[in-house]
Amino acid sequence: MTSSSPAPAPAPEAPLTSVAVLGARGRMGVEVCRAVNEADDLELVAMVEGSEWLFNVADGGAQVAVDFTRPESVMENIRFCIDQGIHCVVGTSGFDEAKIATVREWLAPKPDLGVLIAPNFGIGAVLLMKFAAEASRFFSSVELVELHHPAKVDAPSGTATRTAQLIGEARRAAGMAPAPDATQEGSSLPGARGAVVDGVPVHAVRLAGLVAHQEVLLGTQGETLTLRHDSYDRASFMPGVLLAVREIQRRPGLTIGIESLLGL
Ligand SMILES: NC(=O)C1=CN([C@@H]2O[C@H](COP(=O)(O)OP(=O)(O)OC[C@H]3O[C@@H](n4cnc5c(N)ncnc54)[C@H](OP(=O)(O)O)[C@@H]3O)[C@@H](O)[C@H]2O)C=CC1
Ligand SMILES: O=C(O)C1=N[C@H](C(=O)O)C[C@H](O)C1
Repeated sequence: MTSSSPAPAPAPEAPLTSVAVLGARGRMGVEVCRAVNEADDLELVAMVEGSEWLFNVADGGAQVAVDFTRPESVMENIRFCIDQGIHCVVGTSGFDEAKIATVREWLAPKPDLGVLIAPNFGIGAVLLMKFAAEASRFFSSVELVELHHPAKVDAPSGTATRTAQLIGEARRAAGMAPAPDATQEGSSLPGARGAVVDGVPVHAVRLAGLVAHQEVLLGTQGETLTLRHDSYDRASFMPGVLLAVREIQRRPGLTIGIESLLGL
């Protein structure tokens, strides 16, 4: 008589993370829904296209909400998710220090909850920000050009604002004087020299055919360095969004950008 041990029980499958997408019919929302649907470990439980449907997010049992809506809607959405105990991954632009401080306050009584706000989920765009900040202390002049599709609701872009802040911080840390060329003097028309963000002139282009692009121009005596990133397709943001969705449950508190998730 032979005895055979029973086949080992299949390893219990890891539970799916349930995800709600806010702004689900927007340009980014459509891509996020597609990416979540295609991911084996994620389950799309709510697609929200207006604040009156927010209750679906809670009723559907979402663990993580992804927000790509509008600067004027996003704070209400974050507040709702925090109140419901839902982690948030936010790509919507328009965050300044005051809004960030408010989110921190809302999170304070919820020590297990995470909110991640990223000006840009594109890996290349994140690297461009880092490289630009690093390079900027070696050049006296720096200017930034952001170029986007014409339906973009805000200017300058959140990425451009963040890039200029990082450059400003890096230059101050290196003890550099403000860029001598950031002055608006000599402009015969308002805006001709761009908007100055943290000492960096930022120029915004809106052009049919574009998606999301950014150039940082650095100059010093006799040489220039140009750093450029192009998102030709919104699919470029999805690896970063999915990384954030998977990581946020392990990262309580407020995280700005995906740099720390990438080990940068
Ligand atoms: N961090 C990143 O990597 C990226 C960030 N973005 C940012 O994401 C945001 C969205 O961009 P994009 O997808 O192009 O914009 P869209 O205008 O295409 O999409 C926004 C969608 O959100 C909907 N919406 C507005 N208010 C609410 C609300 N309260 N609840 C739910 N849905 C709402 C809008 O509906 P309706 O039109 O009916 O108002 C619209 O369908 C922008 O701030 C943009 O800058 C974009 C790309 C990458
Ligand atoms: O509206 C967009 O398209 C984008 N918005 C973000 C921003 O404002 O920086 C990110 C990316 O530039 C695309």
